[in-house]
Amino acid sequence: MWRRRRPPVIALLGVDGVGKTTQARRLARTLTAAGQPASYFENGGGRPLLDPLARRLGRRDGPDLLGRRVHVAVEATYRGLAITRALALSRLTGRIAVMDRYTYCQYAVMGLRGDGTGDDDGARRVRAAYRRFPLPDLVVLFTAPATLAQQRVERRGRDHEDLDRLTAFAEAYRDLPEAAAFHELPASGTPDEVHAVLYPLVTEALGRRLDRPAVRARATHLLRERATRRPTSSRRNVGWLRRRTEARQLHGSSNHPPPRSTR
Ligand SMILES: Cc1cn([C@H]2C[C@H](O)[C@@H](COP(=O)(O)OP(=O)(O)O)O2)c(=O)[nH]c1=O
Repeated sequence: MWRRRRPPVIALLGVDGVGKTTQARRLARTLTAAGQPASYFENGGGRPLLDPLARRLGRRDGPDLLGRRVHVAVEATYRGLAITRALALSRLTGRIAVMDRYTYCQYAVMGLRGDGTGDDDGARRVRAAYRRFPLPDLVVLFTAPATLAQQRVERRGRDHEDLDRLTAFAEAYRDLPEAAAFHELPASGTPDEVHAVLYPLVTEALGRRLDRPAVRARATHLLRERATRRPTSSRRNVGWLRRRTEARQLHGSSNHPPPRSTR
C-alpha cells in the first residue's frame, strides 16, 4: 500500500518505564495482524551502553566519562543513525514505522541536562541535523506518575531511575516547542487498557494519511476542469485545425493549402 509513498511514521515518547517499548512492539504486531504491515524500531541514544561503560571505568555516567559536548555529539549521532536506519528499512519494505522514541527524545534529554545552550550551540546543531527527518503522522507522549515509571523500571531489572530525574524528564518533554502537537496518553493502566486507547488514535492517523491521495486527486480533477474551460493555446490550435479542415473540404484538397482567392 505504501510502496510508492513514504510509509507512515508513528512515534511513541515518554520517560523511562512509562511503557513505550511494550506498547510499540504490541502496536506493530496488531497493525500487521490487521493487514497494515508495521515494524518496530528502537531509537535510543545509547545510554544503556554508555552509562555501564562509564561506571566500569569509575565514572558516574556517559557525560561524566566523555564530557558534555562530546557526549551529546555521540548520543545524537547514535540516535540519528538509528532513526536513519529505521526510516530506510520502513521505506524499503513499505512497512509502517512504529518508533520507540524519536528526535524529540533527544531534544528532551538535552533540555533535561541543559546541554547545548548558552555559548554551546549544540542544541541548535542537533536540531539542524535532525531537520531532514520527516514529521511523524502521529506523536504520542505517554504520561504516568514518576513513582509508577520508577517501579516499572525496577521491575524490568535492567537499570535504575532516579525519581527526581524522571519528574524533570517528563517536564522537559512538556517544555519542548513541539509539545503542543503531541498527543498525551495517560499510561498508568494495564498494557491492554493503554493499547485500547492507543490503537484507535493510530488508525485515525493512518486514515488521515490515506485520505490525502483522494484530496490530491480531487484537486487535480478541479484543475483539469478549469483548464478545459479557459481558452488555452491548445484550444486555439483545435480551432485552427477545424478551420483548416473546413477549408480543405471546401476546396477539395487534403494535402495542399487552399488556392489563393486572387488567382
Ligand atoms: C506498559 C507496562 C509495562 N510494564 C513493565 C514492562 C517493563 O518491564 C517495564 C517498563 O516498560 P517499558 O515498555 O520497557 O517502558 P519504556 O520503554 O517506556 O522504558 O514495565 C508493566 O509492568 N506494566 C505496564 O503497563
